[in-house]
Amino acid sequence: MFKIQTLNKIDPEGLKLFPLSNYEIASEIPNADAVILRSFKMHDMELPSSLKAIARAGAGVNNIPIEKCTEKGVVVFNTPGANANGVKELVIAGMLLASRDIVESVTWAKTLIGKGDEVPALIEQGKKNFAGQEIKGKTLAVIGLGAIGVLVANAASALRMNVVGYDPYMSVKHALKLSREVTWMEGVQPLLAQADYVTINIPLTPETKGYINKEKFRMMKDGVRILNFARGGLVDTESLREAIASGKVARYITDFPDEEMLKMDNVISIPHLGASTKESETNCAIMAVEQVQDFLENGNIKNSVNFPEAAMERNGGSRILIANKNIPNMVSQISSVLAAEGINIDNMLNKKRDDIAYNIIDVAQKDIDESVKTKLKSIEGVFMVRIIQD
Ligand SMILES: NC(=O)C1=CN([C@@H]2O[C@H](COP(=O)(O)OP(=O)(O)OC[C@H]3O[C@@H](n4cnc5c(N)ncnc54)[C@H](O)[C@@H]3O)[C@@H](O)[C@H]2O)C=CC1
Ligand SMILES: O=C(O)CCC(=O)C(=O)O
Repeated sequence: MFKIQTLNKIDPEGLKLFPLSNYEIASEIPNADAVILRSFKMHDMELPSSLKAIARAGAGVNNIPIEKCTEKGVVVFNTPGANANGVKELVIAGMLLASRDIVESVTWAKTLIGKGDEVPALIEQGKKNFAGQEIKGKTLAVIGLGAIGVLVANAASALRMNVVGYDPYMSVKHALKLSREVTWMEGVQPLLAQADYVTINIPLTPETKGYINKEKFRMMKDGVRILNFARGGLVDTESLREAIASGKVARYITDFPDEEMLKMDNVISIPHLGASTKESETNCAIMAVEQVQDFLENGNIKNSVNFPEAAMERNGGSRILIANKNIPNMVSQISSVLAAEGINIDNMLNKKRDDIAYNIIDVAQKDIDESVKTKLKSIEGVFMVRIIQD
């Protein structure tokens, strides 16, 4: 029986894929084998020694202590692209909110309640205070051309915007999806210098914290509109405050408001709704559940942010999973332990990512003694061993 702990509400369309005969799912559960979560912050949480996997039903993993997980041999998954369309649609909505005075005008219209027959005339008189601008023909700078950035860039281009994009680490997969109408730029300075709108769609990491800062604002035109549907920490609050006060920034639309933002003029605060659509929640939950199930039952890894991709067909017998430091002589030490135990390797996969290596080893033997696990674990550099017996 595998135990799954959910730290946020996960769409039932996904959770129901776990066969209940073999899985127990609860928000409070001791000795969980896997955790599935959305935005819950795990940094202060004790990781039980039973924990094998964490799946982020979403893209951003800044709420998970990745390094600590890797050290403990816990595989962390996310669900790339599964909520990208939901976010794209809200970014486009954000761009329109930044262009037309929709939020304030709607609030003002409500103040006319009680004016009876005068309302239509008052509406016509008052509308002059809320004139805006159109997005067609304006320049949108997209920083980060991943799952979301590419969809935003293509949609904005279809709305007849001039779109420029910047992503020095862009994957081939995403490059192939980018519209030819979008201009890919090598440097951030020329991109920001021409932008009427800037959308940031990059992960929050120690390197990208405060990415939009005084220096970046200096590169931008006066009256620029900034869209942040990625993470609050990507924009330096003090620099933003100054940029709004000086008129550099006409509007800041954020999915990640804090107390400061709520008080600032010309900021439109949205309560982290980017991925809050039925479609995105279902897509993320299904992907997270499928990945966790395949890992718990077969040791296969797809869409991990800390372990290499690794998948091998099962052919009966037992499967031994080993994670070790990516240093020389590990495979031969592992094989020696198995040979000394009289265990013959049928099939083996050894995949590497940065400082770690992950091995899937299939053997014919059905019952492997716990002592084998102990011996494998005692090899210096090995930090995770699991044996799956059918
Ligand atoms: N508001 C919401 O509800 C949601 C927010 N997000 C946020 O959006 C971020 C992006 O999501 P996806 O597009 O799905 O991820 P992704 O991983 O597909 O794309 C991120 C892109 O950013 C690029 N990048 C990284 N550092 C960069 C830098 N310094 N300059 C330029 N490009 C850089 C990467 O090369 C990659 O192409 C997530 O990390 C998450 O923080 C994601 C989903 C929902
Ligand atoms: O699950 C959510 O609502 C948040 C989605 C998100 O921020 C992400 O996927 O990075």
